Amino acid sequence: MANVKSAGALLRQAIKDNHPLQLVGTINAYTALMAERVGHKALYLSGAGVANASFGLPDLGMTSLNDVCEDIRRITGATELPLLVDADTGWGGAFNIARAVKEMTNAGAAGFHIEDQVAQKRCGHRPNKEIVSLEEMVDRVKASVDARTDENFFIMARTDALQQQGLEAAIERALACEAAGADAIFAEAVYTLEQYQAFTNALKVPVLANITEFGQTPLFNKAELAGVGVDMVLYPLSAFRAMNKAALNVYESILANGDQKAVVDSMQTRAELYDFLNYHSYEQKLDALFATKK
Ligand SMILES: C[C@](O)(C(=O)O)[C@H](CC(=O)O)C(=O)O
Ligand SMILES: [Mg+2]
Repeated sequence: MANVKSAGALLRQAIKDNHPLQLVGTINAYTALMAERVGHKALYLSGAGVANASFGLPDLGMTSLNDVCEDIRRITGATELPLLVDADTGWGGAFNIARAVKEMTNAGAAGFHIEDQVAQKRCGHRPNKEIVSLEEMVDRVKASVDARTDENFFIMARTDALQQQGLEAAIERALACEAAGADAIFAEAVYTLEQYQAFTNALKVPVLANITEFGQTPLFNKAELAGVGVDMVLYPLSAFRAMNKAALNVYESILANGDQKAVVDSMQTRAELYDFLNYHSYEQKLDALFATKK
């Protein structure tokens, strides 16, 4: 096993090799297989995604560390790509945060992001967010850094401060997190390319842009973001939103028409489904096994 790189080391390498690195949200193991197959280099497990998809809950800090770890294990069990995970506010104080680092590392995550919202958190693109003090956020980052069991586990500090406190304060926080040992900064709910530029000018560590749909941030292209020094671009729920709309259409159509003929063309075929699963290689093994027994 000596040559096997840890997930964290793979993520660090992917950031070095891709300018910027695109991270796509994969709501489950199967979508992770598809993202890997089409050529993505890094995956993301969204906190909103775990809450919405796995539990039918809103993204308001109601899911536990174990809930998230279960989804991490399912995804990392199916793919080789590094997975960045949303740790929300870290589930409590320094001990809870340390436990999150350890458990997520054991579950196969490459790293996490921890944010400066209060425990009663909201989606970063919603109004009326509340944030903790700069000192408390720095403590969250220090607790994360100190708890590493794999030196390459990637610790990203997310600041939600822009909405309430403005650009200067958000950058001050980002700098304090960098000084506390954060490997990267997640600049949340940024409005303009100029603001990203201000973050990247101020910081030495990589900066992530969250390009989530129907939020505060325009859907900037990766080239525009690279142009202002952004190192990582996140698409946390893009595929999930598309899947949801497709599923709704199918449910409605079956109800309205009494069969699914009108929507079959919108479906992945059985052959396509099996292709991403390498289904036939399994079946061949099974056939070979039974053949030898005859
Ligand atoms: C990135 C995020 O934290 C997530 O949980 O995926 C969300 C995404 C969203 O709600 O669009 C966030 O930006 O808060
Ligand atoms: Mg989240």
